[in-house]
Amino acid sequence: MDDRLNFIVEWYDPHAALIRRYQFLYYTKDNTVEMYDIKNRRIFLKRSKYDQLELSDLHIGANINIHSRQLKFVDYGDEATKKKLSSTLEKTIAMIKPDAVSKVGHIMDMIFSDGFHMSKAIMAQLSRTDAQRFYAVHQQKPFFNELVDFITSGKVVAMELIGNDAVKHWRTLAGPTDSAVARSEAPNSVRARFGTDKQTNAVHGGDSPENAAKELNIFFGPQPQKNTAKLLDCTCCVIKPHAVSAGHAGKIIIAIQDAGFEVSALQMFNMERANAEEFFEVYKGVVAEYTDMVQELTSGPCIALEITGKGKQTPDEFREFVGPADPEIARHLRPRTLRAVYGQDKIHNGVHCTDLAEDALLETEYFFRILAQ
Ligand SMILES: Nc1ncnc2c1ncn2[C@@H]1O[C@H](COP(=O)(O)OP(=O)(O)OP(=O)(O)O)[C@@H](O)[C@H]1O
Repeated sequence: MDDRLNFIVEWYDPHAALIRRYQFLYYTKDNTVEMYDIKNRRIFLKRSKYDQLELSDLHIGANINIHSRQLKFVDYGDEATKKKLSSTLEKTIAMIKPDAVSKVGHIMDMIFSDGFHMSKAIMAQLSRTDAQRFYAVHQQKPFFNELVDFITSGKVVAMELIGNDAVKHWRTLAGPTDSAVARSEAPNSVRARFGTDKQTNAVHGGDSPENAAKELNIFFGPQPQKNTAKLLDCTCCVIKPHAVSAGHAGKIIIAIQDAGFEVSALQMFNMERANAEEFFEVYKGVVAEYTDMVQELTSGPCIALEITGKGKQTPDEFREFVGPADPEIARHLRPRTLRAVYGQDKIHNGVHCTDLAEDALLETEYFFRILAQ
């Protein structure tokens, strides 16, 4: 049974208003899952195929939607699973510094292309106090104050990355500290492409799993950073789970920025079914695909973007840019639109964007104020 991974997961049952615990078994050979109700000692989900799941999705702290239930992976279910996964998978922090936030699409694309799994992401503006905590190890260095000035000079994007040997892997992709050295020694690294010098060097990486955990805690811990949504002359774009898991998020953001829009806030979410239903409520009874749309939006992490940059015209211009809801039609009529390029069908159409200009603020608030709380 060495192909069976065993976890303890929790699910918040909204009807009973209590947290239920299950044993979650994942069989890697045939992509099947099985769940066992720990308290009532009975099978909860018979072993069945679940092809959307990948090994890299399974880690402690993950939120995964299985049949519309959002499961939180709280522990390993046995020693063998613990040994197997904790020796291979590692978490790290990647942070895009203020000088390279305008390149967020390109950097995310490099991250996805290199095989990382992204489990959390937020665009934030660090306060001086948090920046000092973040760089506490450099407190005695002569460049400490300058570094804090730099890191608080604009927005940053923090990401939790998971992968084999993730700490070392991300530091290699980031490249040498000095961007000039990076350009001569590691020309394909992030710092070679987007850094300027020793300090203004595009990205940060945790230097050990322990420090990465501390730094991640500053962004995603019990007192998480706030997102940077302006909620003014904006519209809402959601990179759907299928597009995130296919690794298209970076390319989609590049296309959005190249078209002259600004990504003024960004945050990754794991949608609960009730939230997805509420968000898509206007389509209920109107669009035949409503139920499938809800199902898709809860099938994995999505990335919400606040789009600005075209003043009051932002919602209308962005909707034009995204293209018709059906990618088949989009490919026919407007082949350069986002949905023509990244959509598969009406459900898996790459991105959601606000349809009516008057709903744009409400939808942006739904993600960046209500869900973000
Ligand atoms: N001599 C310096 N002058 C100015 N800034 C510096 C200098 N050395 C390092 N820094 C800044 O401090 C950050 C942390 O320095 P460190 O030596 O830990 O580099 P690193 O581990 O490659 O980078 P990071 O920790 O950001 O991933 C650097 O990324 C850079 O922004």
